[in-house]
Amino acid sequence: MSAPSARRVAFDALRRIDGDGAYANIVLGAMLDRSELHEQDRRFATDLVYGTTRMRRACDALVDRFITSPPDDATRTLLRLGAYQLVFGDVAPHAAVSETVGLAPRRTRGFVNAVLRKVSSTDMVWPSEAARLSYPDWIVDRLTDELGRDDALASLIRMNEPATVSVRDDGYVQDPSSQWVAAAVEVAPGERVLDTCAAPGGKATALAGAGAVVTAADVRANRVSLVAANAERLGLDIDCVVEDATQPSFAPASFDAVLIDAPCSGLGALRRRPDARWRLQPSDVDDLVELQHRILAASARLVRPGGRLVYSVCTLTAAESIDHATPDGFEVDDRPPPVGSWRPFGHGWRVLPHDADTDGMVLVRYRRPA
Ligand SMILES: C[S@@+](CC[C@H](N)C(=O)[O-])C[C@H]1O[C@@H](n2cnc3c(N)ncnc32)[C@H](O)[C@@H]1O
Repeated sequence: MSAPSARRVAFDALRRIDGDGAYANIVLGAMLDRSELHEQDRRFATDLVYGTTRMRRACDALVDRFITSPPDDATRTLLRLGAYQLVFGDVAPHAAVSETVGLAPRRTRGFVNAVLRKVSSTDMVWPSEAARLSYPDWIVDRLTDELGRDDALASLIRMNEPATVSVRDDGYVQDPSSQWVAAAVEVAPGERVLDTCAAPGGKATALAGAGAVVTAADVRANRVSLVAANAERLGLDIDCVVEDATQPSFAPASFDAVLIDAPCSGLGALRRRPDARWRLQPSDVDDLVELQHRILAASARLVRPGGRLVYSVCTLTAAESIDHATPDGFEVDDRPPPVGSWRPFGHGWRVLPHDADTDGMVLVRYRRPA
């Protein structure tokens, strides 16, 4: 039997993502590792899986014009894969159609072929902006309310493209906006710094690399081991602990600075997780706001008088950032952060995905008067 093609691997991964709710990065990574695909084909399969997943709603809209009753799940996935290649992928139409039809079982081949040929040859009139950009309505509505139409559209369009890879001087791959957050802690060598939500350790390693004595905590033990592995790889000495940031066991006022890189909806980093937009629900944001509030209040107690509390989220909304009350006994530090393309945002700072080709992020800095 011959080795599976890039399209076959992509189709199998998409079946797991569409049908079983598997996480795109996890399922594809495992399938690529098992495959014998060469680098170029691995990149092609990755583009097919991530692109088709991101553009799922748009692909369905393209296809649904030409079908009268819902196809079975496997055929639906195949039509999405074909439509993605035809309209969004950099694939010649004849290859997109014939190679995708080649993945169909004999009984549906004619149907898939007919639908994809029509998709290829018929101009599209999009039923809505959300369908064209391939997001759930609520995400488009929320970002439009928060950012205004122009910035919302630019952000949504940018988050339909793969993230650019950015590598720090020490070799750690980290988005620039995350590097700017770490820089905004403004650590001095020897300072005791707690990173309350540290895994996989991007910011903790940046802080340790800048000379701070870092404690990296995270509630999930398996993710704490990622921080430890990253620290070891970079030759950094970081104290890694499993700890729930809503109930920290550290002594009050025991850190010079505390960073809360809070669990959030990730609405500013959707380009990294192609399936996230289809998983997230509006109620998730409400749950996260509650969790963030508890983490903020509990972590603030760990900052010594004269110390700093830095809060960040890779989302764009006020509810998960500047709407949180300033913790008791703290004041806002409204100095511009030392580096980054931040825009003022209430008493904090925000970068939108299209401002500097980074993840979207919000940063708020507080200080505890001495
Ligand atoms: C945005 S990620 C952190 C990214 C990390 N700071 C970095 O730069 O690599 C948020 C983290 O918060 C953790 N988390 C969620 N709830 C938590 C809690 N109650 N206490 C501590 N960590 C929590 C998650 O496991 C996740 O690793």
